Order: sequence, then structure tokens, then C-alpha cells
Amino acid sequence: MSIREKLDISAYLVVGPENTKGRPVMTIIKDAIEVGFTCIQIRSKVASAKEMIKLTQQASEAIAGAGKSEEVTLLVNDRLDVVLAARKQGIKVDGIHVGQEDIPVEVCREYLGENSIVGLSARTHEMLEYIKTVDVSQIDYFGIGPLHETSTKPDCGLDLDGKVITRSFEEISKIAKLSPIPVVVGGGVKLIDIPQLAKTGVDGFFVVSAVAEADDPKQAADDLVRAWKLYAPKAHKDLQ
Ligand SMILES: Cc1ncc(COP(=O)(O)OP(=O)(O)O)c(N)n1
Ligand SMILES: Cc1nc(C(=O)O)sc1CCOP(=O)(O)O
Ligand SMILES: [Mg+2]
Repeated sequence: MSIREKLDISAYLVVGPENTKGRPVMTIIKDAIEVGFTCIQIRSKVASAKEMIKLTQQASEAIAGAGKSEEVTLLVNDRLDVVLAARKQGIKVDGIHVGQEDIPVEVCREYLGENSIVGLSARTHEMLEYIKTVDVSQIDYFGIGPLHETSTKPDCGLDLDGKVITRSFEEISKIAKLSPIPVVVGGGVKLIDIPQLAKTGVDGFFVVSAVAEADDPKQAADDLVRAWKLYAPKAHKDLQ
């Protein structure tokens, strides 16, 4: 099975050095992988290309060290150059996540090839319409949000008039039904949101602070994974 066919975005950690309260990014990534997170995205708005490549390498090694290279997907946020440079160094990195202001998905696909993951953040305004009309052939999943306003990304959900528009569970359910590709939801997601979010029919949740800023990141990650498995109709029920 190709990495595109077996993509699992049910428990998705987005993380970079600015999110960990000074703790090593790799410890948090290792904890998340160990308790069952299925996707890791390296995201930093402050790290240099060199630092991003190093983080990607360490994350790739952490995934391999846990024996999960075939099941945990490693993506880089925004930086096609970092993915390409990492691959040139022999690092296993599965693809990229881009938003509406980033490098177009067609370009990402052209450079990364068919056996790579390209995730796209759907437009916050006119999202339902967008999901119905966009050509999804180059995209593996939609990242949508925010569920709540979040200090991790204060500009997310900004509508045309500059107000933050959060997503209701009702709207998320509609998007889940309409979307021809998997959908992952984030933005202020905490443990308490998981039961309702899981019931919307989306394919997963993504978090930064709920894990990376937690007093005990491993416990927080474990709680999230267990809650998702408990409440999501599509999830494996192996922990029940
Ligand atoms: C899984 C996932 N979904 C959405 C985003 C946000 O991407 P974008 O809108 O490009 O914003 P930045 O993350 O680049 O600030 C994401 N990173 N991951
Ligand atoms: C990277 C990102 N994208 C978002 C979106 O809505 O598109 S929200 C977000 C940050 C999510 O961080 P936290 O889990 O700490 O709220
Ligand atoms: Mg982006």
C-alpha cells in the first residue's frame, strides 16, 4: 500500500521549538509517537532551514526508532525547500502541509512526486463552497480550523473583515460529509472537545499546545489518543 493510501491523520501533532516551553521538541515528539499519534508535522516560524532539516531528521529517526516508519507520517509545514533538502540527505520525510498563502499544491506535488503526502488548509471564508469546487486530485487531506481561537496561531480563522471565525461542530459535520478527501480539525482543540469532534465524522484532530505545552506531554497525548479511539466511529477500538 502506498503512503497516500495508508495515511492516518487521526491523531496529529504539529510542533516546533517555539511551542514546547523550552523543552526539547524531540522528547515531545517521542512521547506522542509512543502513545499512538499517527502524524507529526514539524512547524516553525522562527527556525532556520538548517534547524528545520535537523528537526526533521531527528523526528524521522524517532519514528524509525519506535519501529513506526510505516505507520507514522512525517510532514513539514510550509517549507518545500526543507523537505527536498532533507530527502537529498537521505532522511525519510513523507511530505508537506501548506496553506492558502503558501507554495501551491501542484508545485509541491511536482517536486515531491506521487508517493508523497500533500496536505492543504482549506480557506476559512467560503470554505463549504471551496471544498465542493477545488480540484482535490493533488491533495491528500484538508486541515481545517480553528475550532477555538488560539494563541498558538492568532491569525488563524481571520475572515475577510479581520475577525476570527471559529468552526462550529455543525459546520465541521457538513464539511466532513461533503469533503471528497480526509479532514483533520485543529485550532484550540483540547481533550474536552474530542467526543464532539469525533462524532462529526472527520478523520482526526491536530494539536499543538494541548500536547506541547502540557505539564505532562506524554499523559496529555495518551489521553487524546484514547479519547479519539473511544469516540470516533471510524477509529480502531483496540484500546477499549
Ligand atoms: C494540519 C494542519 N492544518 C492547518 C494548518 C495551518 O496551515 P496554514 O494555514 O498554512 O498556517 P501555518 O501553519 O503555516 O501558520 C497546519 N499547519 N496544519
Ligand atoms: C497551525 C494551526 N492552524 C490552524 C488553523 O486553524 O488552520 S490553528 C493552528 C494552531 C493550533 O495550535 P493549538 O493546538 O495550540 O491551538
Ligand atoms: Mg502555511
